[in-house]
Amino acid sequence: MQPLLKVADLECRYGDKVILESISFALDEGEIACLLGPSGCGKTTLLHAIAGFQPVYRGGISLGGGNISSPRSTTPPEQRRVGVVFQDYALFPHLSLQQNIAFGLKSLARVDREARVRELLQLVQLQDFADRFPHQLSGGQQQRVALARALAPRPRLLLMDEPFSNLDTELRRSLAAEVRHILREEGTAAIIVTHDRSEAFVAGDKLGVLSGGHLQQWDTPENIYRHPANAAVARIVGEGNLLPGKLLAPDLIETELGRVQLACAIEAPGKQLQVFVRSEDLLPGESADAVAARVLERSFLGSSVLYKFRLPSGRIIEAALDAEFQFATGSTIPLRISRPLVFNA
Ligand SMILES: Nc1ncnc2c1ncn2[C@@H]1O[C@H](COP(=O)(O)OP(=O)(O)OP(=O)(O)O)[C@@H](O)[C@H]1O
Repeated sequence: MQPLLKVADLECRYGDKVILESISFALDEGEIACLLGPSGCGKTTLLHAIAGFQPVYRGGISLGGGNISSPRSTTPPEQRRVGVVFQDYALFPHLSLQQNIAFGLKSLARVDREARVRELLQLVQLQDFADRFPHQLSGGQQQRVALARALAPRPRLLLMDEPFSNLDTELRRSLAAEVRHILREEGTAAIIVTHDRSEAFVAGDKLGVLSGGHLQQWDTPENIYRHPANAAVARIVGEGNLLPGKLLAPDLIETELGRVQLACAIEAPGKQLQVFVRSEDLLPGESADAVAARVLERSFLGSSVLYKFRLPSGRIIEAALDAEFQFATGSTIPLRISRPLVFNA
């Protein structure tokens, strides 16, 4: 089966400045992908290239098997059947909720249009608000209307640019799960840009991690979390500490946080490596591999406590330890790495 969307060796520039380089990935029918990456890495530029707002310098984009963007030809945005939802909702303030949703359905007969609007109101659970105006809705409700309006003409692909960033954290996560459910119900493929990793984990079947204009990894959120392609990806998908490491034996690394045994052997003893240790992958307790870490700060987070430790090397690291451990500020405890992620330096 051919993918719905194929982005192949894409390069985009602003003037002489290369913004995206060698970007390749594919999205299947009905699949939801999240694009995650630091500010300025090119997420919006990639979305704009797929929507047809951004010219392509090299490579190409195809949708449903047909080319829509290449350096030589570009299908205009309105002919792509690609819907877009922006961060600021962009609802028409003078139109009621149902008029907003009906806006892109002018070509339908009145009875079909009304049926589709009713269906979408139900899908986003705003059937009791049909005659309200956008200013009479909460931020989360407005974003659901924006989603319904974009889905109304049945786009082949929906693009969402930071759709939850104006909402508070709690609402962001629940709305991310709700959007996933709504897209599933409609069977619509989507790409959602975000810089919140938990939103990306909740909403995406696939995750694309962008950094420095390159797609560093494209896989399921779980695979990326477990096996990040490099230290930059590890940092983007989880809190943690990056330390230099030296390979003492094929399965033994020396770090400022003690020696760590590896599950898989690496050849070339003496080699310099990078070791990324997630905040939750540190263990307190006596062990031959532990180092004496001094508690500088502790912040109670509920089920865990976030500690700031100073290592004997002077480096300051963070560890999220189970709340059952109660270490006082100023005390020194033995600390070691439980699960390291190891990368070439
Ligand atoms: N119109 C423009 N002209 C020149 N450079 C631009 C233009 N728009 C964006 N850029 C640059 O392109 C790079 C990528 O921008 P883009 O908006 O795609 O990043 P982003 O990952 O979406 O960032 P954010 O998360 O902050 O929205 C940035 O360095 C930005 O300064």
